[in-house]
Amino acid sequence: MNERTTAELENLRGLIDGVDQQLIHLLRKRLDLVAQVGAVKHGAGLPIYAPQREAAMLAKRREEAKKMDVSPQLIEDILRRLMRESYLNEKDIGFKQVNPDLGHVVIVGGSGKLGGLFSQMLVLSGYQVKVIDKDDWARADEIFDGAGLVLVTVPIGITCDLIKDKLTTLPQSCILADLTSIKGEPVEAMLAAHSGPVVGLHPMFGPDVGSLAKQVVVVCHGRQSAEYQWLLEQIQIWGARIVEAEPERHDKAMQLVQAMRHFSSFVYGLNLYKEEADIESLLQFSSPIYRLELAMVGRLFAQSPELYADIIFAQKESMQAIGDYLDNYSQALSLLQVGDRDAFVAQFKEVAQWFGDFAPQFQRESRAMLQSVNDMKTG
Ligand SMILES: C=C(O[C@@H]1C=C(C(=O)O)C=C[C@H]1O)C(=O)O
Repeated sequence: MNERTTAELENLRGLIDGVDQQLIHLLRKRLDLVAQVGAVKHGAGLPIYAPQREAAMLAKRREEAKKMDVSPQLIEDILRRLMRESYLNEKDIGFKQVNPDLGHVVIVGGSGKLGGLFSQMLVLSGYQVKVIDKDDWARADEIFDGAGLVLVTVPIGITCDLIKDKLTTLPQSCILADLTSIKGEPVEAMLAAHSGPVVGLHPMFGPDVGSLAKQVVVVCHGRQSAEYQWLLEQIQIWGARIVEAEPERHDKAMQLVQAMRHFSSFVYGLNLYKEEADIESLLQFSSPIYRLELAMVGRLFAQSPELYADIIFAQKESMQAIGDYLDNYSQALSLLQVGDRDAFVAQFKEVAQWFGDFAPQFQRESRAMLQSVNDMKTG
């Protein structure tokens, strides 16, 4: 059935269409300027992401919007979305090559998705990239000869053995680095296998990010950091933020940030399946937060089971963290079973106090996310 309308409404709609068309022209103009910025940055070797410029620009536009009785949040939302577009467009121009004298790069396991992303970023920065995969080891000597950087991106389960078995005769000055999501054992294995520069990296994002702008890469220093300083600079030029960490502290955090997070998403999906939930009708009844939760859980099952098994099984210690969760779940469930509402409320308050200022901060952040989830609804 057609939506009802009137002549007056149609007239106004025509005017709105005109404004929206002007917006497209303005967007084109902005994208062209951003492309010029990208070329200038490429030439000058400047990072794609400029947080101070963004903050200053947003503050000014918010002020100007207020004066014109336009919601400052509206202009901020629009500009943030436009800036995301800028990162994608700037990326296509390529990046300054920080270390033009480096020999070629070898990506071990380059057919993996994250290896592919790093390969693409390195190529966009002018490096020559060679890939070594399962079937190429017969040609290993030839591939590694003259390499300036070897980047290991194979599944966690085989990372350490591969390093020990296959990466012991790299050129002395070659940098050995890995992208594994645990850092203790791989960094140790690299230090033992190779006497030159060693660094452990953990990109805290999946291969489906369109740009590295604002993403985080954790760095665990191994040895001879001066030799791989350029690589950290290169990653920052791609727009990412470098966060330094001791391997132990990183691995401990991953028990919660990754193993426990993904395990509980897995169980959530498992439970929906066993309960024979009808996703279609759940979506019909879904509140924005539920939709977001389904998105978080559902996206897990669109990806590789092996990848998640690797992450969850990577550290024995994660079992403890996941077991603790089960205990806390049981204890909370028992409050429900005995009908102790007061104890639940008391416990809730205790946790809220512990979250402190983070709780309202997360509420603000999630509000913006929930609104965009709602915006995506159609029909
Ligand atoms: C266009 C630039 O690059 C990025 C994108 C911006 C934008 O789209 O306005 C602003 C700052 C940078 O993070 C720039 O540096 O000016």
